[in-house]
Amino acid sequence: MEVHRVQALAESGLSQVPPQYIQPTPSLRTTSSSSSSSSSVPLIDLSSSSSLLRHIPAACKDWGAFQLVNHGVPDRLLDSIRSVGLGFFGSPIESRETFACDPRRPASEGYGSKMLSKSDGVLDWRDYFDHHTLPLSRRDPDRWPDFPPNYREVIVEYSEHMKVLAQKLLGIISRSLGLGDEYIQDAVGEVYQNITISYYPACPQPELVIGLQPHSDMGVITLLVQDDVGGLEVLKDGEWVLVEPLKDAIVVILADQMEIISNGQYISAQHRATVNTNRARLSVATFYDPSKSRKIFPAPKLVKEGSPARYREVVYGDYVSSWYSTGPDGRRNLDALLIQP
Ligand SMILES: O=C(O)CCC(=O)C(=O)O
Ligand SMILES: [Fe+2]
Repeated sequence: MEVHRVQALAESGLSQVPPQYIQPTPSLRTTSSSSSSSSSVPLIDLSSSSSLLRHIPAACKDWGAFQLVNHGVPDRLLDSIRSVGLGFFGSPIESRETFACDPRRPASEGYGSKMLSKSDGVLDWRDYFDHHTLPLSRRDPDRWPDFPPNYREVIVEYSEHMKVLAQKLLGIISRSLGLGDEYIQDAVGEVYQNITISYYPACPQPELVIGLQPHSDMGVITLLVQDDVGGLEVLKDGEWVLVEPLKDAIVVILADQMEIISNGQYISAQHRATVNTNRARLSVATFYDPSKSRKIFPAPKLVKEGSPARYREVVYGDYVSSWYSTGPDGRRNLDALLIQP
C-alpha cells in the first residue's frame, strides 16, 4: 500500500491540492467557519472549588469540552512535548519513515497519514505519530522516535502526568453525577492510553480540505495540548466554535464512552481541525480508553423511572472496529447505540 505524507506534498510547493483531499460537500469544507460565534469553550480553573462544583458539570452538559488551567501539569512539560513533536516532524523524511506505522492495520503504532482503513473516502490534511503508552505491557519505547534525543523520556513523563490528570477529572466528573468518586474509573477498568501527535502542514487551499474530519473521540476522555496556530473547533448548537489556543491550558474533550456511562447527562463533543495557508500546526491528544474486551453501559444509578437507559451496552472493541471501518461521520457510531423511546 502506497502512503503519501501530507507534509511531503505540502513541502513540494504545489499550488493546488490533489483531488483526493478535496471535500466534495461544501458543508464539510471549512469556509463556513466558526469564529464569528459569540460563545467560547468554557475556561476552567482546576484550583478553584466553584469550578469543581458548578463549572465542570455545566461544561460537561452543554459542551462536552472545556479548557483547563491550574491543572498541575508543569508548563515546561507541555513545552517539551510540543518541542519533541516538532523535532520529529522537522527531521529528514528518511529518518521519520523508519518509524512508519503499518497502514493496513487501524490504530497501529507509529508514523501515519491515513486514519481510516476504508479505501474510498476523502483524506485528511494531516500526518500523525501514534504512541501506545499504557498499559505498560503494550509500551515499547523502541518503536518511538529517538530524535530529538530526549523524545522517549518526554513521552514517558507526559504519559504519567496525563494519566494522573485524567483520573483526577474522572473522579470529579463521577462525583458530579452522584456516583462514587471511583465509579467511572472502575467502569473503565485498566486504562489503555494512546498519545497521538498530529501535524497539519500549511495548505495552499485550506478552504477545500479538512485537517481532521468532524468526529467525537471513541474512548472516555481526551486531554489535548496545541500550539499557538489555532484550528481545533468544537460543534456547539450547530456552529463550529474555535478553541482559542492558550499556551499553558489543556483542552478536555469528553468522549463517547463517557456519554454512555453518564446515560447522556454529559455529552461527547464533536470536533474537527482546520488548516491554514501560512503555518503548520501541531497538537498532542492523549486518549484514555477501556480495554477492547470491556463492556460499557449506562451507570445503573442513572437509569431510573423517568430516565430510562438511552444507550445499549457495547463491547468497547466492537465500538472501535466500527469506528475505524466505517468512519466517525460526526457522531454516527454513538447514535447507532441509541435506544429509541
Ligand atoms: O488536532 C487537534 O486539535 C484535534 C485532534 C483530534 O481531535 C484527535 O486526534 O482525535
Ligand atoms: Fe479527536
